[in-house]
This record gives sequence, C-alpha cells and structure tokens, in this order.
Amino acid sequence: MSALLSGTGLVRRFGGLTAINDVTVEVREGHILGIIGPNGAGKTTLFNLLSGFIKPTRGTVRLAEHEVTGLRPHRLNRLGLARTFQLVKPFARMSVLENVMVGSYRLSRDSREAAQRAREVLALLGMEDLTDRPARELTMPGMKRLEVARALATGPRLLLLDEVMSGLTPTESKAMLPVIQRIRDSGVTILMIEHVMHAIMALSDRIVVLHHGSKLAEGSPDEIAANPAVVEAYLGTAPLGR
Ligand SMILES: Nc1ncnc2c1ncn2[C@@H]1O[C@H](COP(=O)(O)OP(=O)(O)OP(=O)(O)O)[C@@H](O)[C@H]1O
Repeated sequence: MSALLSGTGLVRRFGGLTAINDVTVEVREGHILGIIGPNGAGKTTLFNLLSGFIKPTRGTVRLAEHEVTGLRPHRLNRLGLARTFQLVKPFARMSVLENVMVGSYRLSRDSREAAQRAREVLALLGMEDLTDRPARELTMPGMKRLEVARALATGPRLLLLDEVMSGLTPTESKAMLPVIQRIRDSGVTILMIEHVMHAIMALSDRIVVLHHGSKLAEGSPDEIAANPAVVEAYLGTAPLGR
C-alpha cells in the first residue's frame, strides 16, 4: 500500500520553541492513522503542517504524486485533502443541508448536484433526519457530525479529523465509531488526532505517538498499548514492573 499523504523530516519552530522536531509520518491509502500524545506534544502543529495551515521550517509534505509543501489549504482541498476543526462553527441560521452544501458546492456549481451530494454525505453519517433543521438546534454530537459532513462534502480522498470526539459523552463518542468506519469503508483515507483513547485504539490501523515534538513510537494499536515508553509518557512515571 502506498502513502497518500506523507510528511518527511518536518520541523516547525515558533521563535525559540521547536514544536515539531524532525517528524516523518505516512498515511497509507485506505488506512486510518491516529496521532496521539500528551498535551503540548505537537499534534495540532503537525496537523496544521500537513493540512497547509502553517508552513514547515524544514521538511516536505507530499499528497499522492504532488509535492505540496507550503501550499495553502484551498489548494490542498482541490488536490483531495479536507479537514475538520476542533471548534465547530456552522452557519447557525442555515439548515444542516445548506451547511453541507457549502462543502459540496466546491465539487459542483449546480445546486441540484450539490444538494444531491450533500444528501449522500448526510446519509453516510446517519443524519438524514436532521437535514432540514437549523444548525443552531443541533446537539453536540450533531454539531460534530455536521463538521465532518461539511469536510466530506468537498469530496476528499483524505480526511483529517481534529478531535471529533472531544466534548462528547462516552456513549456519544462510542456512537461515532461506526460513522468513522463507514467513511473509511467508502474509500476515504483518514488521519485523526484524538484524546479519546478507546476511540483511537478501536479505529486506527496505525498510531503515531508524539512527545515533546518528536515521534516517540509508531505501530498498531496493540503495539502502542504495550509500549513502555508510551505508557511512561502518558503517566509521567515508569510503568509497573519496571
Ligand atoms: N502559534 C504558536 N506560537 C507559539 N507556540 C506555539 C504555537 N502553536 C503551538 N505552539 C507551541 O507548540 C507546542 C506544541 O503545541 P501543539 O498545540 O501542537 O500541541 P498538542 O499536542 O496539539 O497539544 P494539545 O493536546 O494540548 O492540543 C506547545 O508548546 C505550544 O505551546
């Protein structure tokens, strides 16, 4: 399987602080790659580097066959990359369908086609019953799904999910798992940052662990859960038995 998105030797400095220090990461086509790490580890910075929101101090980013280092987000979107934001800000007075059409208009200027695409996305996310509701009436899980729907409506090959489970109850975040699996099964490759550990463990094919701006570990969920350095980074103490 080839890499759909890769960051190679990425470095990002903010003044004297090195937020990302020589990180190489690959998202394979058809996979879900999870990025985890303690607070301040550099997850958001890495995400912003890969999605064009900030430029790397050093290193390169490739999307499929394109070198895209430093390209702005809208250019990356045209090449098939879409992302969600942690802070969900829908157009409150517009309906759910209209909000999603903001995304699907990027694929088609024809309003009937855009509406059709938006409805397909809402069906995939299990939101058909919310189609005509004003976005402001949505509950938190609804808001989170709408954020995913807006990104998905742009027709990406690769979707970057920024903490889509944050702010959800355990029951609500569990209900998001099959939704994300369905998106992957529809042929969209996924890169996700998540603090909700059971979710990232259940969903990811591979996990990258960041710590102090560097890659501490990479592997399958089982390998990561059994990695003493990862446990230590999270707990701040040596794991039991060492
Ligand atoms: N724009 C910025 N200017 C200066 N420092 C920044 C900037 N963005 C991030 N940082 C710093 O870079 C480091 C990594 O931050 P980042 O937000 O990427 O971590 P994170 O793993 O996403 O953390 P969290 O889990 O708390 O969201 C932190 O020390 C942070 O203070």
